[in-house]
Amino acid sequence: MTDKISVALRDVSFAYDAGMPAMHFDAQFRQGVITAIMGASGSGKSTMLSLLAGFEIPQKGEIWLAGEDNTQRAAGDRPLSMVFQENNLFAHMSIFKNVGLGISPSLKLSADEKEQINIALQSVGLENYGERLPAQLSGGERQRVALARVMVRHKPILLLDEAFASLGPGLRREMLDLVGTLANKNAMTTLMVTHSPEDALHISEDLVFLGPKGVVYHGPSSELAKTQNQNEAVRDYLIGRRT
Ligand SMILES: Nc1ncnc2c1ncn2[C@@H]1O[C@H](COP(=O)(O)OP(=O)(O)OP(=O)(O)O)[C@@H](O)[C@H]1O
Repeated sequence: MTDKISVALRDVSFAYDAGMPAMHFDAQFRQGVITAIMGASGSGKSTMLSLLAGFEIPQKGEIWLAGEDNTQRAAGDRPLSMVFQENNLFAHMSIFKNVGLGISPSLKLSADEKEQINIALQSVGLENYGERLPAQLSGGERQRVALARVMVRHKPILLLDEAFASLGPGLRREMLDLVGTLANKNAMTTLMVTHSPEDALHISEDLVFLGPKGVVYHGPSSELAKTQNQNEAVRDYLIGRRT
């Protein structure tokens, strides 16, 4: 993997309300690498992804994506796909259309694009599910549909916000492997918020660990498995002492 930077929050300050203390983020993410984002509850993991996705705008600092300053760019125009824990799909639309929305919001799809959707559904094992509604799928299947949509979008960056947290361990592992394959095949820079050290160790090369004042560790994910000289914040988190 290269050390080329694909995603960066440069000296970013953000507060949801004027009266609240600002959160600070300064981090760079390597292109084509899967990075786990961890930290205590409330440390700002989801906020970091929201700033990258453009759902929130920093009061100070810059957001860089795929080599360009995206700080003022609208969320829909940013070069990324995002998958949440749930509610990734429109309940009243078929699975086929839900994937199609990743290509065209108006669902005006060419024959070639329809073929792409079928291929994506096939590669997540849902080739016969296109006509169903999201409610007719299991939770794991719905997340597969969300990944099929990521595939047809062909964006260079993928953000996962606890995307598989509600799934059982076996299924979670399967989904992580699917993400790993997808990210490697397309050299996607992937940022994955997770509370699970096992998931982070399974799939990510890098780890960003957030403390109350921003990033307190950024390095190999193997830090999570260290038995000696482990980063203090990481160690406290792992032994359940919320910092
Ligand atoms: N929409 C919002 N309005 C006001 N404050 C918010 C909002 N969303 C989050 N916060 C606050 O911002 C801080 C960071 O929240 P965030 O959801 O980013 O943390 P997190 O690390 O993802 O937490 P968790 O692991 O519990 O999901 C918290 O103090 C939270 O209460």
